[in-house]
Amino acid sequence: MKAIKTSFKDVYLLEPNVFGDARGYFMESYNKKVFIELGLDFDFVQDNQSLSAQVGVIRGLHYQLNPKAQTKLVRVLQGAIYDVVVDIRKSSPTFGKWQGFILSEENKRQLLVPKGFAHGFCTLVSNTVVAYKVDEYYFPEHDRGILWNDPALGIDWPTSQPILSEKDKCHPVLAKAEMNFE
Ligand SMILES: Cc1cn([C@H]2C[C@H](O)[C@@H](COP(=O)(O)OP(=O)(O)O[C@H]3O[C@@H](C)C(=O)[C@@H](O)[C@H]3O)O2)c(=O)[nH]c1=O
Repeated sequence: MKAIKTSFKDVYLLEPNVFGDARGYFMESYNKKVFIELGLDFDFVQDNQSLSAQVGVIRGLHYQLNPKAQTKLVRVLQGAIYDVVVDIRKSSPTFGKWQGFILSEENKRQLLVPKGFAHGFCTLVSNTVVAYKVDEYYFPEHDRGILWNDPALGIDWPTSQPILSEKDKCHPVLAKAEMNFE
């Protein structure tokens, strides 16, 4: 597993070693010991999976408040996404900044989204399946969101007419969002 740095100190792209042969391939998608050796020591407690049927589905931008904040390890089993993180740690020098990454079935890249970041993605291919590990359980009462197209964020999404859940249409902008990350 190779850890690639990003523009945020605590956000990493992970590239697994893929062993291809005549049958197909084998890879370790997650190995706790290897992650610890990379300095990424998390206690993942829940695995999530979603299918987005169409191109241009945006899910996000989501986070859970402290004390139920989640680290997420995101990957794509089928299809491709433009995966976005936004720094929402109020005392961070990069507060309100975002970065996007392509994760796909082909590149097998994974994104480590730390606590204190909002997360969302846009599907680039129909029938995209996203899987992610989280180190805290789902607590709907701590679940929060920021509007995907908040002009103050200026995220360069691949679509301007996304398919959204009713919930994701109504999130506040960053300036009005409830956050408790330092
Ligand atoms: C996130 C989550 C949702 N649910 C339920 C609640 C709801 O009825 C249904 C769909 O939930 P949502 O609409 O929030 O699903 P979705 O929009 O896919 O939410 C996900 O988006 C991505 C971008 C993330 O980063 C994730 O952490 C998560 O917030 O699933 C759980 O039971 N457990 C969970 O962990």
